[in-house]
Amino acid sequence: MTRLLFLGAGDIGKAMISRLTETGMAGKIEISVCDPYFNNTDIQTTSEITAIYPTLEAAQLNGAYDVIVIAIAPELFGKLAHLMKLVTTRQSLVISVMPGINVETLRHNHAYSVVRAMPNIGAKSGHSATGCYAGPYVTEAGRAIATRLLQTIGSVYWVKEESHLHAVTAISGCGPAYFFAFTEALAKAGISLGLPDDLALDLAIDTLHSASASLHADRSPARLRDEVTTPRGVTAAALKLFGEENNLETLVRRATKAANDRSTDLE
Ligand SMILES: NC(=O)C1=CN([C@@H]2O[C@H](COP(=O)(O)OP(=O)(O)OC[C@H]3O[C@@H](n4cnc5c(N)ncnc54)[C@H](O)[C@@H]3O)[C@@H](O)[C@H]2O)C=CC1
Ligand SMILES: O=C(O)[C@@H]1CCC=N1
Repeated sequence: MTRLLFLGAGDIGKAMISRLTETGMAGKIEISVCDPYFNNTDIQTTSEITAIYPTLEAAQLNGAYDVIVIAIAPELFGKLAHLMKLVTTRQSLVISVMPGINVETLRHNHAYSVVRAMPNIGAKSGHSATGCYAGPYVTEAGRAIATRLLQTIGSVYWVKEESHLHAVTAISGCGPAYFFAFTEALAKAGISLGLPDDLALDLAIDTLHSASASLHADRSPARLRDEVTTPRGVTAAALKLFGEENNLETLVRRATKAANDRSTDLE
């Protein structure tokens, strides 16, 4: 049985634990958690969790682990890096979902191999788009384990360059927040046009769902946009403003560049 330790089980860690349970994979894995503030809100069942430890020193009492998922804030890793040796062997695979912290820093001269993964909050419902990078000592078996674990939370894409993870973070890691912000803005716009608050929010949310469903069926956003846009019609009047002086594209490019740069700063 694979022994799996979550170092940090907040939103992302708990989403992964829930999906391992829901997909039946948890039955083949012994799951432990190391998190001094672990709480079971947002998690369907804790019955699949064998043990919860407040520190890595306590977690080592259970021996070493085959896989360690690091899902803590990146700023915390520096304080814990030297303790990773307590819970790993040279056969261990470390999967980090922290932005910025690179493979070399993650290895901290320890012998384990490292996969970096950048999921998104869609993990909660099994709809994450996760970008991954395999460090230098990751075996085919290690890659396969990481793929199987991460596929429980959604789609998995491997990148060849570690530096591409900054862009992955800026596009898909943070991406759900952009669509949430747009949905909020659309609802507020509906209110300003006279709709009741609840109706404006319901319409904005259901429209995001319908656009997402259309994109699943036909992965061509430009073609779908054309389909909605009757020549000289109503949509065209709105899209003209998105397009003027490249407004929307420029804004999205600047915003994702800021996210990319922030991720680079964390290195
Ligand atoms: N929330 C998101 O959408 C995404 C988050 N990430 C990354 O995943 C990581 C975790 O993010 P979230 O789950 O959202 O954060 P979170 O704040 O919900 O969870 C972090 C967990 O770390 C625990 N923790 C604090 N000190 C600890 C310690 N000394 N030892 C062990 N655990 C400790 C906290 O109690 C908490 O449960 C971060 O690096 C974040 O950047 C990556 C992709 C998406
Ligand atoms: O905001 C953050 O730093 C993390 C990384 C991607 C999504 N949330």
